[in-house]
Amino acid sequence: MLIGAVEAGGTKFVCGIGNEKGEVLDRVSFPTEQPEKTLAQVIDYFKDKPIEALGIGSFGPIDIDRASPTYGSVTTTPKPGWANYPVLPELRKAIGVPIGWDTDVNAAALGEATWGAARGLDSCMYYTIGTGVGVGVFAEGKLVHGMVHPEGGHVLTRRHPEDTYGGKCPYHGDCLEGMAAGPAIEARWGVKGHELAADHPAWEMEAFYIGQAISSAVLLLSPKRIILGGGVMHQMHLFPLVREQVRNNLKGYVVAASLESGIDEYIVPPGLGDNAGLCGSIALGLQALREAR
Ligand SMILES: Nc1ncnc2c1ncn2[C@@H]1O[C@H](COP(=O)(O)OP(=O)(O)OP(=O)(O)O)[C@@H](O)[C@H]1O
Ligand SMILES: [Zn+2]
Repeated sequence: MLIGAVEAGGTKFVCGIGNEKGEVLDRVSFPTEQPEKTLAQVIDYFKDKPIEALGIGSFGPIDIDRASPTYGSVTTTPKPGWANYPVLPELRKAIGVPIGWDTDVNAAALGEATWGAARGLDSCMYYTIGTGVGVGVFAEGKLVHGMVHPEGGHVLTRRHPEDTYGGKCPYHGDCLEGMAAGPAIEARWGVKGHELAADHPAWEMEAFYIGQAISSAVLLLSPKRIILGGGVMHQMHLFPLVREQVRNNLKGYVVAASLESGIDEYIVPPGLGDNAGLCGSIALGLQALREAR
């Protein structure tokens, strides 16, 4: 069974084909341009592919409320041409299979719960720390939707005592994304994250912010696993620093083996590696197919 997958990112779109085992069989990638041009490329890629369903994990914010007249649109992005653009309706006109639609991070959480680092668990959270910070939430066996969708990249943070940087988020300044995404690291230290040595103080500060957000997530949602992806998390030495911050913040109040001897298996990198996005979208496509049957 072939399932189509679209990873709709703000800088690039990745389209691919996979199967019900989460194996990626083909992929192409192109830069995100005006929506008409980019979606024409998506449609062109799938037009001769015998897919039974399609999943789209999109950059956001997006409308995922099926009862809304603007369901399937990107909502308030500053990206030229994309604000309020009806991505899903436009693709539906051209692609006649069930289509699953969710945020890129919700898709990644579903993919990790289906085939990756949270396989077999009925809850997990997926954080991406990249150009932005995004959070996907899978709880009690399904993706969390609410009034809109989780926006955990913009939670407010307590400032590190030695941090004088103002913050990069255009909305909130010093929210999590404003303090911890890749562009904030670059603005604070004057070089890109991958140029900073592993023992640079930047990483303790980075872990301080990520650890705060995760501590709040543990208290609020009690996810059974937390997966940290995105470009910044390629710095593997951040994982032990983040785990330490979480334990220091919680101070033994939440009693769980996952926060003690099991913490190395609790806060983890994506199990699906570079396929996390596409696999997530395949899982969304499979979900849409099940719902349509
Ligand atoms: N090895 C690395 N170490 C530290 N920072 C990195 C590394 N690789 C990428 N980054 C930073 O991560 C950011 C890019 O993130 P990513 O590679 O996840 O791309 P993206 O898909 O554009 O991000 P997003 O998921 O927010 O859309 C840049 O700010 C970059 O400086
Ligand atoms: Zn913000």
